[in-house]
Amino acid sequence: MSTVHDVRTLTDPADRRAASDVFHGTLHRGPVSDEVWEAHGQAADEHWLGVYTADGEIVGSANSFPTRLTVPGGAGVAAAAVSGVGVRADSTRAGRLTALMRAQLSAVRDRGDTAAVLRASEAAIYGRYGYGVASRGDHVTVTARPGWRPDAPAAGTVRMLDRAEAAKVLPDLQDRLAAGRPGGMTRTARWWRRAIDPAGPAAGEYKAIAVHTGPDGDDGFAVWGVTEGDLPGGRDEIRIQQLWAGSPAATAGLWRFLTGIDLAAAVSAWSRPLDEDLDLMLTDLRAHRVTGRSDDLWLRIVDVAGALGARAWGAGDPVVLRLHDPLFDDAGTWRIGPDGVAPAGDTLPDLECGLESLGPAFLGDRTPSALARGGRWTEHTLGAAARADAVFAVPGPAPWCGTFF
Ligand SMILES: CC(=O)SCCNC(=O)CCNC(=O)[C@H](O)C(C)(C)COP(=O)(O)OP(=O)(O)OC[C@H]1O[C@@H](n2cnc3c(N)ncnc32)[C@H](O)[C@@H]1OP(=O)(O)O
Repeated sequence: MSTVHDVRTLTDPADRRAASDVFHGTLHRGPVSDEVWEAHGQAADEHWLGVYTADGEIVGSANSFPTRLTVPGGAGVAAAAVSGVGVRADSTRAGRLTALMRAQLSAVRDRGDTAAVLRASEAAIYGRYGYGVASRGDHVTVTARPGWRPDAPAAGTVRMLDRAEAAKVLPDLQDRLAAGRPGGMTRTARWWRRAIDPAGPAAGEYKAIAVHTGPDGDDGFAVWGVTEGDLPGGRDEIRIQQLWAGSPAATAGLWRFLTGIDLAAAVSAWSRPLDEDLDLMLTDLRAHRVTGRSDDLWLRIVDVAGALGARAWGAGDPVVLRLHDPLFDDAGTWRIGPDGVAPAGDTLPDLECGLESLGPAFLGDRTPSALARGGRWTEHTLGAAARADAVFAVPGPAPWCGTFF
């Protein structure tokens, strides 16, 4: 018999603060200070949930902020960016997260959002709620001052900004750049305050910011800190926190700038788009090392018709895809082709999968054939996965979120 948990929507800042304290505890962190909470703790446009014991004590939390997520073809859909998920260690494995997820996704659906997205602390948690990895990122290290090939793209200049200037320039620039890549998402004012406000949570931290300007204006930016080396002078490692570039020249320009900064041995980044292709621009391609790869954005489609209808589709014969929702009702059977998407009623499907396995193909990170080979999609009609590959393929950048939340 499943337990009914007391999940409440939190609007009072004091309740939200209690939820925030619980969440930080689940990350093995203490509560934030009064000052940080007042300046950065929460915002009115967010949706917060808490799960309570029978004694009225909060033991779990989940929240989300509104965003627009770019899908293949360039459209943006309304999505809930989920964060702050945690259940206190003495209350786990009793179904509280499931109760929070059910309440949160119901609210997302009632608000009319198309999807929910998140960055997962652990890969085993969210598939059961219909989330799947929709983009991945490479961990990259580039040796300082690599040789650049003479034909590497180069057009533009780089200027450094202080945090106050950056607060004016970066939000619009990032919105524009994120609209050009599937998986890109808009950020809220609170997100930016937390990331770069001189008095924000990262106040004492070294953080530097630069913008790239190309022939048509600002077209990229980077935010970085350093890992200090043992010896003064020459052994620091520049750690990219954010790097968005709207063209290959902006990518090359920003990396060229960062790898040319004095007193640094290397430049590293934790998650770069899989199509950055920086190695192609270097005389010694081994100066660029991919040291790992990890999941980037997790996507959970909530409004199937809205999501499939917003995305562009490639050429090829249509396929009939049956979808299962692991949490809610049936997600329907859909005819998908170059002319768009329509409900397919009781038509026998060519292919079948759970929503958690649609996400990887939806943004273009994986092909239907790869998902079928991995056992994630079932192919009922011979050759249907290959047909779906053509329909799901849309020219454009590889999916990548580039925002941590
Ligand atoms: C978007 C973000 O904020 S990511 C941050 C997520 N938070 C954290 O990682 C903080 C530390 N962890 C926690 O707070 C908790 O362990 C949570 C939130 C991950 C899980 O909360 P719980 O209340 O224990 O989850 P719940 O009891 O509802 O579990 C549901 C199912 O998921 C499984 N599950 C839950 N957490 C995990 C996990 N970390 N690894 C593997 N399985 C898990 C449970 O075993 C259960 O499986 P079952 O249905 O087959 O029995």
